[in-house]
Amino acid sequence: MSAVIQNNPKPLLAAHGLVKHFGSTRVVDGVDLQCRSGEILGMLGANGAGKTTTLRLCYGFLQPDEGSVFIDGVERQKDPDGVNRQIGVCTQDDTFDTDFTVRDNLLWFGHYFRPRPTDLESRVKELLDRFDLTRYAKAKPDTLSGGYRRRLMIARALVHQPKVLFLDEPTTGLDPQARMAVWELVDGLRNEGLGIVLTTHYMDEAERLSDNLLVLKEGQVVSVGAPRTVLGDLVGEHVVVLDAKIPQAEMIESWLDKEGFSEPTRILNTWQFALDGAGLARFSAAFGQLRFEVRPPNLDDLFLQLTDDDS
Ligand SMILES: Nc1ncnc2c1ncn2[C@@H]1O[C@H](COP(=O)(O)OP(=O)(O)OP(=O)(O)O)[C@@H](O)[C@H]1O
Repeated sequence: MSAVIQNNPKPLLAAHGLVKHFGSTRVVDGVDLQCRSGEILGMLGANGAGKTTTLRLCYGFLQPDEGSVFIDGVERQKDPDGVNRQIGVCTQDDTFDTDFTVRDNLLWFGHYFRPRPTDLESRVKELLDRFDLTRYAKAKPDTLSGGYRRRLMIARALVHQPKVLFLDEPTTGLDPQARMAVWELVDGLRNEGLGIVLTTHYMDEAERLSDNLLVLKEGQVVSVGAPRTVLGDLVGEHVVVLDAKIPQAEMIESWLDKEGFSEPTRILNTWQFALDGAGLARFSAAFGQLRFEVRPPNLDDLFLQLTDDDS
């Protein structure tokens, strides 16, 4: 936990009991979440779990059917302009004004806020420098690479110096170098005390960046907390890895079933399944003659489990 979080125990973002229907489907189903200053909350879930919809409810693009969102203690519905002034949003898709230059996209975006940010010119200059965009200041956004367009989207979300930043899949489609550059920028923003909520499909991104994880399934929070806690909750304490060709496969499957553990997952030439500490001891006693590896769970295990459950 960072020093900033300890000094700022009140959440910058707090959502309570969010519900959203599309037609008869309850896409977001009673979601509570919090994010503090200097903290990144990573939102995970399989396709269609409700991540983007939850994010949109938090940043006000959608109205919840039930529930409320507070930014720095102010309820969105009571003061939408005030709340908008405190949040920055970077959507999945680029939404620039393609007729404007990079610099003017930043500048004009700042004019939309009330009260209008002061000294916009110098703020834009600072952001251009910080996001390594100065050399493209007079270019049109469409001429930039994917990585630099993302930088511009994030820079634009920060023009008015918000306290909370929402990032919806910030690095999807970027090459590894560009992804790492975005991670560095996001990490720097966290260290300055922003509260950041991000959705991602990349487990390495969630693992590297998130202080806390929130896992959604069918619109409900199935686990929330520090990554280790969430993994322990949803995957288990240990992952056993076996050669996929072992002759005892059926015996192991029925043992797992009898003991109430999840089915094994086949990954290339291995077979993997999660056990708690006591389960591992019983497994070792029952199959002591087998050769197997034991490793800690990771977010890929979590993601496979979430998507397996859906299929
Ligand atoms: N505007 C809409 N109208 C109708 N249904 C919608 C709308 N937006 C989202 N949905 C549906 O709501 C469900 C949740 O969608 P959402 O985009 O929030 O999930 P997600 O977890 O972000 O998924 P992904 O990882 O694929 O982006 C999906 O079944 C989706 O089809």
